[in-house]
Amino acid sequence: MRQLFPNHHRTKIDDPITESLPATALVAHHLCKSYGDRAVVQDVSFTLEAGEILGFLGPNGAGKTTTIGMLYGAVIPDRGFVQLDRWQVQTQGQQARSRMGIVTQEDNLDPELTVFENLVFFANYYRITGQAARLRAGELLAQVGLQEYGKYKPDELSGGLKRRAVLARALINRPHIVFLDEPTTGLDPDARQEFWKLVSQLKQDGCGVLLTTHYMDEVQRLCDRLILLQQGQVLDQGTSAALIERIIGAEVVEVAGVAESVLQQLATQAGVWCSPFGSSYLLALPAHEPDQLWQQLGGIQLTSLTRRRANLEDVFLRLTGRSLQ
Ligand SMILES: Nc1ncnc2c1ncn2[C@@H]1O[C@H](COP(=O)(O)OP(=O)(O)OP(=O)(O)O)[C@@H](O)[C@H]1O
Repeated sequence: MRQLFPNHHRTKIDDPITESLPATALVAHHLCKSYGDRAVVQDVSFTLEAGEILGFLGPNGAGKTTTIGMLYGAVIPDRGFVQLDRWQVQTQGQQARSRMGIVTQEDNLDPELTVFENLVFFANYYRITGQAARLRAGELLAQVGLQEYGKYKPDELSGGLKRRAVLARALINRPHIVFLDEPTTGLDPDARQEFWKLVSQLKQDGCGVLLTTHYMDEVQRLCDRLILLQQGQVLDQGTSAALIERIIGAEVVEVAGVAESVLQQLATQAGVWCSPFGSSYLLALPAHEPDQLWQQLGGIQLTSLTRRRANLEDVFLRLTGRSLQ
């Protein structure tokens, strides 16, 4: 695949100083937002590095979209601020936004314009006009594999192609940071994989990506680091592997056909975690001494028992009591 940012380091026409992408591209400082008396984002701070894909995970209503809105200046924080490169989003919004690309949850292309016209029109916001805008639009359509589709109206495209068109539009200004808010929700597996390739390419090109998703496979495949949100607060953060190791351990056992009280008792004895899981129960084994638990399970009548590696869904369940999906 060709580079999405072939001239990334040399095309920042209005950038007075920076000649290459800084290592820390975005910093969120103590963001807070309430609606009425409801605090939906509470003291959220984090950094996003250049070339990093940061997963922003949380159950519905955790405050992910509100936080992203504050990152790009659409939502005004009650407290805190966001710095992008050397600009502060809340006071230097125009400069900061000129370095961002945004893919919202909705496919908000203009339905009256063709895909190509959508891109050209959007380029005008960044003062890319005339032939330069048409060239940029054509270049991006080729890079996201939509060169055949520029003449179509958005509603004539499949969901996956439309999402690629929205991504192409978000890249028109060669952003340093791209926000992807549930970009593949509702897409079929092939379309999601195609989209993932484009996101990986962004990373390779040195772009920082903030991704929200409810898909575990997307997280595992793409994210370098995760921030887990619940009720507007950061519950935990780290790499996927580190979170799994620290919060669950190496393995879990799914068991069915045994009274919960027995399992709870077992979990206490063995120092492990036990949680209802559909019609079964999950038991997290301590990383270093699973054999003791196996011996104890051997003495209990079960209808089924499956031993598997712990995953992020287990982390989520343990921290929030809810499934990521
Ligand atoms: N403009 C608003 N006015 C009032 N309440 C709002 C507003 N925007 C968001 N909320 C509330 O803030 C909370 C957080 O919403 P937000 O959309 O940020 O969550 P989310 O984590 O992105 O959820 P989802 O995964 O469903 O997209 C929700 O309870 C939502 O109803």
